[in-house]
Amino acid sequence: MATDLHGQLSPAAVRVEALTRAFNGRPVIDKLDLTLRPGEFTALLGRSGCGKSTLLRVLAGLDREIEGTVLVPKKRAVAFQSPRLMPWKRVWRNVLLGLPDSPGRAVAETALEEVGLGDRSDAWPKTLSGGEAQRASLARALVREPDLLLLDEPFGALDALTRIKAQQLVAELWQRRGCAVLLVTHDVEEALLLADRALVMRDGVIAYETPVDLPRPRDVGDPPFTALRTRLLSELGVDVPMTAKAV
Ligand SMILES: Nc1ncnc2c1ncn2[C@@H]1O[C@H](COP(=O)(O)OP(=O)(O)OP(=O)(O)O)[C@@H](O)[C@H]1O
Repeated sequence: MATDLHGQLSPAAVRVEALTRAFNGRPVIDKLDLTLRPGEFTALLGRSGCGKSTLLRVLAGLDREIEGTVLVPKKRAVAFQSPRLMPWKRVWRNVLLGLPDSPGRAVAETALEEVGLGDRSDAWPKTLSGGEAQRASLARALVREPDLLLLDEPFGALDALTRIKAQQLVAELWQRRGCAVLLVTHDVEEALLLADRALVMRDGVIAYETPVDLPRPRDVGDPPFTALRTRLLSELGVDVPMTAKAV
């Protein structure tokens, strides 16, 4: 069973020890250890099927069929690749969905303002664009005032421009809110643009990690950025071919 021991975590926001999760006898997570610091932005990379979403679901408390120790803050929120809005509820009601003591419409509207959707509070989900729906899903996470924000490929379904805007929004929200963020992504550049630390999951554990010690805002053309990207890609089993240098 996952354990919520808010207040006993300091100085870590998340502490995972010897976590194992098996499906049909096959361990997908295999004695994994992980610590996230409060306020830290961490990106989790790994090849498809390596267990990233499984780990995120455990941290979110959505999967308790586990062995090992999982200490997470009580106040945590999750946003998925699909915004998962209820089509029969207006946007502001979606934002408050699942909260035990509904804090009232004004709270939903403040969160919607924060993600730039202040004027769509009364809209039906089907009238939102993909990017707007994803922002509504972020607002739903924010009203929980999370100490830990779990993001599972939240930008994966967005077109390139909307994706850049959504990434910028998440960076702003993180800086303003100061919560720990764990972002699951396939995109090495996204990880390096946003995170303080990048982790690579392989064979059921965190097989590689690196600090992303680059000044913000980051420049994908910076040599240290490129060096980190090459290193992470190689950890993911992708060897970047040598390109001809401009002369
Ligand atoms: N409920 C389940 N029942 C059986 N197997 C599962 C279940 N959930 C996940 N798995 C298996 O666990 C492995 C890890 O899945 P997971 O979704 O965590 O990978 P992932 O790294 O997030 O992949 P992707 O990057 O493709 O989203 C996969 O082999 C998957 O088939």
